[in-house]
Amino acid sequence: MKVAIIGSTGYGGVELIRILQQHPAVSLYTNHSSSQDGSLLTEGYPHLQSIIDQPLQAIDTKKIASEADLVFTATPSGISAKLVPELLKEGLKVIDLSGDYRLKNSKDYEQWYNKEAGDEHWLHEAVYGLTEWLETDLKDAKLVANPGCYPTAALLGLAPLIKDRLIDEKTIIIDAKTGVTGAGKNPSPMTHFSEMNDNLKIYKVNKHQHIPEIEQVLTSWDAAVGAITFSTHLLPMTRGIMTTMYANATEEVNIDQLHNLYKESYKDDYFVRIREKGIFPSTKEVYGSNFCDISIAYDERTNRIMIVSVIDNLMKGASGQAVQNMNKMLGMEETMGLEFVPVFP
Ligand SMILES: NC(=O)C1=CN([C@@H]2O[C@H](COP(=O)(O)OP(=O)(O)OC[C@H]3O[C@@H](n4cnc5c(N)ncnc54)[C@H](OP(=O)(O)O)[C@@H]3O)[C@@H](O)[C@H]2O)C=CC1
Ligand SMILES: CC(=O)N[C@@H](CCC(=O)OP(=O)(O)O)C(=O)O
Repeated sequence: MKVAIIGSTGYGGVELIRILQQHPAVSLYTNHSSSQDGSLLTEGYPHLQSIIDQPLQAIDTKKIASEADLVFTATPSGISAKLVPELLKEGLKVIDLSGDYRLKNSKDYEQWYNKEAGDEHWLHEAVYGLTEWLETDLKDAKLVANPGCYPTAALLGLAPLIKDRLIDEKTIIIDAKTGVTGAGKNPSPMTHFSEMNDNLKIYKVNKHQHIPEIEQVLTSWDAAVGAITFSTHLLPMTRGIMTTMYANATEEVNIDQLHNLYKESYKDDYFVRIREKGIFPSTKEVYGSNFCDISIAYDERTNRIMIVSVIDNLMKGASGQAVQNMNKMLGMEETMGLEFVPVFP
Protein backbone atom coordinates (compact mmCIF):
# COMPACT_ATOMS: atom_id res chain seq x y z
CA MET A 1 0.00 0.00 0.00
CA LYS A 2 1.46 3.37 -1.06
CA VAL A 3 0.18 6.52 0.51
CA ALA A 4 0.82 10.27 0.26
CA ILE A 5 0.22 12.95 2.87
CA ILE A 6 -0.45 16.52 1.80
CA GLY A 7 0.02 18.92 4.72
CA SER A 8 2.69 16.80 6.45
CA THR A 9 4.08 19.88 8.15
CA GLY A 10 0.87 20.44 10.15
CA TYR A 11 -0.23 18.74 13.35
CA GLY A 12 -2.69 16.41 11.59
CA GLY A 13 0.01 15.49 9.05
CA VAL A 14 2.63 14.79 11.70
CA GLU A 15 0.15 12.59 13.54
CA LEU A 16 -0.47 10.66 10.30
CA ILE A 17 3.29 10.12 10.06
CA ARG A 18 3.37 8.74 13.63
CA ILE A 19 0.69 6.20 12.65
CA LEU A 20 1.79 5.28 9.12
CA GLN A 21 5.44 4.85 10.15
CA GLN A 22 4.45 1.64 11.95
CA HIS A 23 1.38 0.62 9.91
CA PRO A 24 1.97 -2.96 8.70
CA ALA A 25 0.17 -2.53 5.36
CA VAL A 26 1.77 0.76 4.31
CA SER A 27 4.97 0.05 2.39
CA LEU A 28 5.69 3.64 1.46
CA TYR A 29 4.40 7.06 2.28
CA THR A 30 5.53 10.38 0.87
CA ASN A 31 5.24 13.81 2.45
CA HIS A 32 4.12 16.89 0.56
CA SER A 33 4.15 20.58 1.35
CA SER A 34 2.97 23.70 -0.47
CA SER A 35 5.58 25.93 1.15
CA GLN A 36 8.59 23.79 2.08
CA ASP A 37 9.41 21.75 -1.04
CA GLY A 38 12.91 20.26 -0.63
CA SER A 39 13.17 21.00 3.11
CA LEU A 40 13.55 18.34 5.74
CA LEU A 41 10.62 17.67 8.08
CA THR A 42 13.15 17.48 10.91
CA GLU A 43 13.78 21.21 10.55
CA GLY A 44 10.34 21.85 12.06
CA TYR A 45 10.01 18.53 13.87
CA PRO A 46 13.38 17.40 15.29
CA HIS A 47 11.62 14.48 17.04
CA LEU A 48 11.52 12.80 13.61
CA GLN A 49 15.35 12.69 13.44
CA SER A 50 16.54 9.37 11.94
CA ILE A 51 12.92 8.36 11.35
CA ILE A 52 12.24 10.45 8.23
CA ASP A 53 15.18 11.40 6.02
CA GLN A 54 13.47 12.17 2.70
CA PRO A 55 12.93 15.85 1.91
CA LEU A 56 9.41 17.20 1.61
CA GLN A 57 8.03 17.13 -1.92
CA ALA A 58 5.95 19.66 -3.82
CA ILE A 59 2.26 18.97 -4.43
CA ASP A 60 2.40 17.61 -7.98
CA THR A 61 -0.83 15.64 -8.44
CA LYS A 62 0.40 13.66 -11.46
CA LYS A 63 3.58 12.64 -9.68
CA ILE A 64 1.62 11.71 -6.55
CA ALA A 65 -0.73 9.58 -8.70
CA SER A 66 2.25 7.77 -10.23
CA GLU A 67 3.57 6.86 -6.77
CA ALA A 68 0.57 6.45 -4.47
CA ASP A 69 -2.84 4.75 -4.30
CA LEU A 70 -4.39 6.93 -1.62
CA VAL A 71 -3.86 10.47 -0.36
CA PHE A 72 -4.61 12.12 2.97
CA THR A 73 -5.28 15.83 2.62
CA ALA A 74 -4.44 17.28 6.03
CA THR A 75 -4.94 20.79 4.72
CA PRO A 76 -7.00 23.79 5.83
CA SER A 77 -10.64 24.16 4.87
CA GLY A 78 -10.90 26.00 1.57
CA ILE A 79 -7.58 24.52 0.39
CA SER A 80 -8.81 20.91 0.37
CA ALA A 81 -11.75 21.84 -1.90
CA LYS A 82 -9.23 23.03 -4.49
CA LEU A 83 -6.83 20.09 -4.21
CA VAL A 84 -9.20 17.13 -3.82
CA PRO A 85 -10.91 17.20 -7.27
CA GLU A 86 -7.48 17.24 -8.98
CA LEU A 87 -6.35 14.22 -6.96
CA LEU A 88 -9.58 12.33 -7.68
CA LYS A 89 -9.25 13.13 -11.38
CA GLU A 90 -5.90 11.33 -11.32
CA GLY A 91 -7.63 8.20 -9.98
CA LEU A 92 -6.41 8.51 -6.41
CA LYS A 93 -8.56 7.69 -3.41
CA VAL A 94 -8.72 10.61 -0.99
CA ILE A 95 -9.36 10.98 2.73
CA ASP A 96 -9.84 14.65 3.51
CA LEU A 97 -9.34 15.80 7.10
CA SER A 98 -10.82 19.27 6.56
CA GLY A 99 -14.43 20.40 6.77
CA ASP A 100 -14.73 20.89 3.00
CA TYR A 101 -16.67 17.72 2.15
CA ARG A 102 -18.62 17.10 5.34
CA LEU A 103 -21.64 19.33 4.77
CA LYS A 104 -23.93 18.16 1.99
CA ASN A 105 -25.60 21.54 1.61
CA SER A 106 -23.11 23.95 0.05
CA LYS A 107 -25.07 26.93 1.44
CA ASP A 108 -24.45 25.64 4.97
CA TYR A 109 -20.76 25.42 4.20
CA GLU A 110 -20.66 28.96 2.85
CA GLN A 111 -22.56 30.27 5.86
CA TRP A 112 -20.59 28.50 8.61
CA TYR A 113 -17.12 28.43 7.05
CA ASN A 114 -17.50 31.73 5.23
CA LYS A 115 -15.71 30.23 2.23
CA GLU A 116 -16.70 29.12 -1.22
CA ALA A 117 -17.97 25.52 -1.25
CA GLY A 118 -16.30 22.79 -3.29
CA ASP A 119 -17.57 21.03 -6.37
CA GLU A 120 -21.20 19.80 -5.92
CA HIS A 121 -20.52 16.45 -7.55
CA TRP A 122 -17.81 15.51 -5.05
CA LEU A 123 -19.74 17.03 -2.18
CA HIS A 124 -22.48 14.48 -2.80
CA GLU A 125 -20.11 11.65 -3.64
CA ALA A 126 -18.11 12.05 -0.40
CA VAL A 127 -18.83 9.53 2.36
CA TYR A 128 -18.96 11.00 5.86
CA GLY A 129 -16.46 8.82 7.69
CA LEU A 130 -17.79 8.44 11.22
CA THR A 131 -16.37 4.94 11.16
CA GLU A 132 -18.49 3.20 13.80
CA TRP A 133 -21.76 4.40 12.24
CA LEU A 134 -20.96 4.17 8.52
CA GLU A 135 -24.00 3.52 6.40
CA THR A 136 -22.10 2.46 3.29
CA ASP A 137 -19.24 0.14 2.57
CA LEU A 138 -16.07 2.20 2.22
CA LYS A 139 -14.56 -0.29 -0.23
CA ASP A 140 -16.18 1.56 -3.13
CA ALA A 141 -15.65 5.05 -1.76
CA LYS A 142 -13.36 7.36 -3.67
CA LEU A 143 -13.59 10.26 -1.23
CA VAL A 144 -14.03 10.13 2.52
CA ALA A 145 -14.84 13.30 4.45
CA ASN A 146 -13.21 12.63 7.80
CA PRO A 147 -15.43 13.98 10.59
CA GLY A 148 -14.53 16.99 12.70
CA CYS A 149 -12.98 16.44 16.11
CA TYR A 150 -15.89 17.72 18.20
CA PRO A 151 -18.53 15.99 16.02
CA THR A 152 -16.71 12.67 16.47
CA ALA A 153 -16.85 12.90 20.26
CA ALA A 154 -20.42 14.26 20.32
CA LEU A 155 -21.93 11.88 17.76
CA LEU A 156 -20.38 8.73 19.21
CA GLY A 157 -21.76 9.81 22.58
CA LEU A 158 -25.28 10.62 21.40
CA ALA A 159 -25.86 7.92 18.75
CA PRO A 160 -27.36 5.12 20.91
CA LEU A 161 -29.85 7.46 22.61
CA ILE A 162 -30.91 9.17 19.38
CA LYS A 163 -31.26 5.91 17.48
CA ASP A 164 -33.36 4.42 20.27
CA ARG A 165 -35.46 7.63 20.56
CA LEU A 166 -34.75 7.82 24.28
CA ILE A 167 -34.21 11.58 24.46
CA ASP A 168 -36.30 14.62 23.63
CA GLU A 169 -34.52 15.85 20.51
CA LYS A 170 -35.27 19.50 21.29
CA THR A 171 -33.38 19.45 24.59
CA ILE A 172 -29.89 18.44 23.46
CA ILE A 173 -27.03 20.48 24.92
CA ILE A 174 -23.41 19.69 24.04
CA ASP A 175 -20.80 21.33 26.23
CA ALA A 176 -17.36 20.73 24.73
CA LYS A 177 -13.75 21.42 25.70
CA THR A 178 -10.55 21.01 23.73
CA GLY A 179 -6.77 21.36 23.92
CA VAL A 180 -4.81 23.82 21.81
CA THR A 181 -3.55 21.42 19.10
CA GLY A 182 -7.14 21.61 17.82
CA ALA A 183 -6.19 25.01 16.44
CA GLY A 184 -3.32 23.64 14.32
CA LYS A 185 0.37 24.47 14.47
CA ASN A 186 0.26 28.21 13.83
CA PRO A 187 0.25 30.27 17.04
CA SER A 188 -2.40 32.95 17.40
CA PRO A 189 -3.57 35.41 20.08
CA MET A 190 -6.09 32.73 21.04
CA THR A 191 -3.45 30.05 21.71
CA HIS A 192 -0.48 32.22 22.75
CA PHE A 193 1.06 30.70 25.92
CA SER A 194 0.74 33.78 28.11
CA GLU A 195 -2.94 34.18 27.26
CA MET A 196 -3.84 30.50 27.32
CA ASN A 197 -1.82 29.22 30.26
CA ASP A 198 -3.75 29.15 33.54
CA ASN A 199 -6.87 30.14 31.62
CA LEU A 200 -10.15 28.73 30.26
CA LYS A 201 -11.84 30.36 27.27
CA ILE A 202 -15.19 29.98 25.59
CA TYR A 203 -15.10 30.71 21.86
CA LYS A 204 -17.19 30.79 18.64
CA VAL A 205 -20.41 31.03 20.70
CA ASN A 206 -23.33 29.92 18.49
CA LYS A 207 -21.02 30.29 15.49
CA HIS A 208 -18.97 27.11 15.55
CA GLN A 209 -18.62 25.40 12.14
CA HIS A 210 -19.30 22.03 13.76
CA ILE A 211 -22.89 22.96 14.65
CA PRO A 212 -24.29 22.18 11.16
CA GLU A 213 -22.12 19.05 10.93
CA ILE A 214 -23.51 17.61 14.17
CA GLU A 215 -27.07 18.62 13.23
CA GLN A 216 -26.73 17.08 9.76
CA VAL A 217 -25.79 13.68 11.16
CA LEU A 218 -28.26 13.69 14.07
CA THR A 219 -31.07 14.67 11.69
CA SER A 220 -30.16 11.84 9.34
CA TRP A 221 -30.65 9.46 12.28
CA ASP A 222 -33.79 11.13 13.64
CA ALA A 223 -35.59 13.75 11.55
CA ALA A 224 -37.05 15.33 14.70
CA VAL A 225 -33.66 16.71 15.72
CA GLY A 226 -33.59 20.40 14.96
CA ALA A 227 -31.19 23.00 16.28
CA ILE A 228 -28.82 21.87 19.01
CA THR A 229 -27.00 23.94 21.62
CA PHE A 230 -23.24 23.51 21.30
CA SER A 231 -20.56 25.40 23.20
CA THR A 232 -16.80 25.13 22.80
CA HIS A 233 -14.07 25.90 25.30
CA LEU A 234 -10.30 26.01 25.05
CA LEU A 235 -8.18 24.64 27.89
CA PRO A 236 -4.44 24.88 28.55
CA MET A 237 -3.70 21.30 27.52
CA THR A 238 -2.02 19.98 24.38
CA ARG A 239 -4.42 17.26 23.22
CA GLY A 240 -7.85 16.04 24.15
CA ILE A 241 -11.56 16.73 23.85
CA MET A 242 -14.28 16.19 26.41
CA THR A 243 -17.92 16.58 25.45
CA THR A 244 -20.48 16.62 28.25
CA MET A 245 -23.96 16.24 26.79
CA TYR A 246 -27.38 16.63 28.36
CA ALA A 247 -30.90 15.81 27.18
CA ASN A 248 -34.29 15.04 28.75
CA ALA A 249 -35.38 11.41 28.73
CA THR A 250 -38.60 10.74 26.80
CA GLU A 251 -39.63 7.89 29.03
CA GLU A 252 -38.79 6.48 32.40
CA VAL A 253 -35.30 5.06 32.15
CA ASN A 254 -32.80 3.67 34.60
CA ILE A 255 -29.05 3.58 34.61
CA ASP A 256 -28.78 -0.19 34.07
CA GLN A 257 -30.91 0.05 30.93
CA LEU A 258 -28.82 2.97 29.59
CA HIS A 259 -25.55 1.30 30.40
CA ASN A 260 -26.64 -1.92 28.69
CA LEU A 261 -27.78 0.03 25.63
CA TYR A 262 -24.31 1.60 25.25
CA LYS A 263 -22.50 -1.69 25.89
CA GLU A 264 -24.66 -3.40 23.28
CA SER A 265 -24.40 -0.58 20.71
CA TYR A 266 -20.61 -0.63 20.76
CA LYS A 267 -19.95 -4.30 21.53
CA ASP A 268 -18.18 -4.83 18.18
CA ASP A 269 -16.32 -1.51 18.13
CA TYR A 270 -12.82 -1.86 19.52
CA PHE A 271 -12.21 1.88 19.68
CA VAL A 272 -15.30 2.82 21.67
CA ARG A 273 -14.96 1.88 25.32
CA ILE A 274 -17.96 2.16 27.61
CA ARG A 275 -16.85 2.81 31.18
CA GLU A 276 -18.22 0.90 34.10
CA LYS A 277 -21.21 2.56 35.79
CA GLY A 278 -20.21 5.60 37.84
CA ILE A 279 -16.68 5.79 36.38
CA PHE A 280 -16.17 8.89 34.22
CA PRO A 281 -13.33 9.25 31.69
CA SER A 282 -10.69 11.97 31.54
CA THR A 283 -8.86 13.13 28.42
CA LYS A 284 -5.52 11.76 29.58
CA GLU A 285 -6.97 8.25 29.59
CA VAL A 286 -7.15 8.32 25.76
CA TYR A 287 -4.08 10.49 25.10
CA GLY A 288 -2.21 9.43 21.95
CA SER A 289 -4.71 6.63 21.26
CA ASN A 290 -7.64 6.10 18.90
CA PHE A 291 -10.10 5.38 21.71
CA CYS A 292 -13.32 7.20 22.44
CA ASP A 293 -14.30 6.54 26.05
CA ILE A 294 -17.91 7.10 27.07
CA SER A 295 -19.86 7.20 30.33
CA ILE A 296 -23.51 7.76 30.96
CA ALA A 297 -25.46 9.02 33.99
CA TYR A 298 -29.12 9.56 34.78
CA ASP A 299 -30.52 12.11 37.22
CA GLU A 300 -33.92 10.97 38.46
CA ARG A 301 -34.63 14.39 39.99
CA THR A 302 -34.52 16.18 36.62
CA ASN A 303 -35.24 13.19 34.33
CA ARG A 304 -32.10 14.24 32.47
CA ILE A 305 -29.50 11.94 30.91
CA MET A 306 -25.86 13.00 30.82
CA ILE A 307 -23.27 11.47 28.50
CA VAL A 308 -19.54 12.16 28.72
CA SER A 309 -17.18 11.27 25.89
CA VAL A 310 -13.44 11.86 25.52
CA ILE A 311 -11.10 11.52 22.56
CA ASP A 312 -7.64 12.65 21.52
CA ASN A 313 -8.44 15.33 18.92
CA LEU A 314 -5.43 14.44 16.76
CA MET A 315 -6.17 10.70 16.88
CA LYS A 316 -9.85 9.66 16.93
CA GLY A 317 -10.66 13.32 16.17
CA ALA A 318 -8.51 13.46 13.03
CA SER A 319 -5.60 11.27 11.88
CA GLY A 320 -6.46 8.09 13.84
CA GLN A 321 -10.00 7.99 12.49
CA ALA A 322 -8.61 8.84 9.01
CA VAL A 323 -6.40 5.73 9.13
CA GLN A 324 -9.31 3.68 10.53
CA ASN A 325 -11.23 4.79 7.42
CA MET A 326 -8.27 3.95 5.18
CA ASN A 327 -8.23 0.45 6.65
CA LYS A 328 -11.94 0.06 5.85
CA MET A 329 -11.52 1.45 2.32
CA LEU A 330 -8.85 -1.13 1.65
CA GLY A 331 -10.76 -4.01 3.22
CA MET A 332 -8.32 -4.44 6.10
CA GLU A 333 -8.97 -4.87 9.83
CA GLU A 334 -10.10 -1.45 11.04
CA THR A 335 -7.73 -1.63 14.00
CA MET A 336 -4.62 -2.24 11.88
CA GLY A 337 -1.74 0.04 12.87
CA LEU A 338 -3.91 1.84 15.41
CA GLU A 339 -3.68 -0.20 18.58
CA PHE A 340 -1.80 2.43 20.54
CA VAL A 341 -2.01 2.18 24.30
CA PRO A 342 -2.90 5.65 25.70
CA VAL A 343 0.11 7.57 27.04
CA PHE A 344 -0.53 7.65 30.77
CA PRO A 345 0.30 9.33 33.05
N1 LIG B 1 -5.83 19.82 14.69
C1 LIG B 1 -6.92 19.08 14.92
O1 LIG B 1 -7.15 18.63 16.07
C2 LIG B 1 -7.87 18.75 13.83
C3 LIG B 1 -7.74 19.27 12.55
N2 LIG B 1 -8.66 18.98 11.59
C4 LIG B 1 -8.54 19.53 10.24
O2 LIG B 1 -7.42 18.92 9.60
C5 LIG B 1 -6.80 19.83 8.72
C6 LIG B 1 -5.32 19.97 9.14
O3 LIG B 1 -5.31 20.48 10.46
P1 LIG B 1 -3.96 20.77 11.25
O4 LIG B 1 -2.92 19.81 10.83
O5 LIG B 1 -4.31 20.92 12.67
O6 LIG B 1 -3.57 22.21 10.67
P2 LIG B 1 -2.13 22.89 10.62
O7 LIG B 1 -2.38 24.34 10.48
O8 LIG B 1 -1.30 22.39 11.72
O9 LIG B 1 -1.53 22.34 9.24
C7 LIG B 1 -2.14 22.57 8.00
C8 LIG B 1 -1.15 22.29 6.90
O10 LIG B 1 -1.75 22.63 5.66
C9 LIG B 1 -0.75 23.02 4.75
N3 LIG B 1 -1.21 24.08 3.86
C10 LIG B 1 -1.45 25.37 4.16
N4 LIG B 1 -1.80 26.06 3.05
C11 LIG B 1 -1.76 25.19 2.03
C12 LIG B 1 -2.00 25.28 0.63
N5 LIG B 1 -2.35 26.43 0.08
N6 LIG B 1 -1.88 24.17 -0.12
C13 LIG B 1 -1.54 23.00 0.44
N7 LIG B 1 -1.28 22.85 1.75
C14 LIG B 1 -1.39 23.92 2.54
C15 LIG B 1 0.39 23.56 5.59
O11 LIG B 1 1.57 22.92 5.18
P3 LIG B 1 2.58 23.53 4.08
O12 LIG B 1 2.67 25.01 4.32
O13 LIG B 1 3.83 22.81 4.38
O14 LIG B 1 1.96 23.18 2.78
C16 LIG B 1 0.09 23.16 7.01
O15 LIG B 1 1.14 22.46 7.60
C17 LIG B 1 -7.57 21.14 8.83
O16 LIG B 1 -8.54 21.21 7.82
C18 LIG B 1 -8.24 21.03 10.19
O17 LIG B 1 -9.39 21.80 10.25
C19 LIG B 1 -9.69 18.12 11.81
C20 LIG B 1 -9.87 17.55 13.04
C21 LIG B 1 -8.99 17.87 14.16
C1 LIG C 1 -9.00 24.97 19.35
C2 LIG C 1 -9.63 25.08 18.01
O1 LIG C 1 -9.62 26.13 17.39
N1 LIG C 1 -10.18 23.98 17.51
C3 LIG C 1 -10.82 23.95 16.23
C4 LIG C 1 -11.19 22.54 15.92
C5 LIG C 1 -11.77 22.38 14.56
C6 LIG C 1 -10.84 21.75 13.59
O2 LIG C 1 -9.77 21.35 13.90
O3 LIG C 1 -11.08 21.65 12.33
P1 LIG C 1 -12.32 21.27 11.43
O4 LIG C 1 -13.11 22.51 11.24
O5 LIG C 1 -11.71 20.77 10.19
O6 LIG C 1 -13.03 20.21 12.12
C7 LIG C 1 -12.08 24.82 16.24
O7 LIG C 1 -12.77 24.85 17.25
O8 LIG C 1 -12.40 25.38 15.19
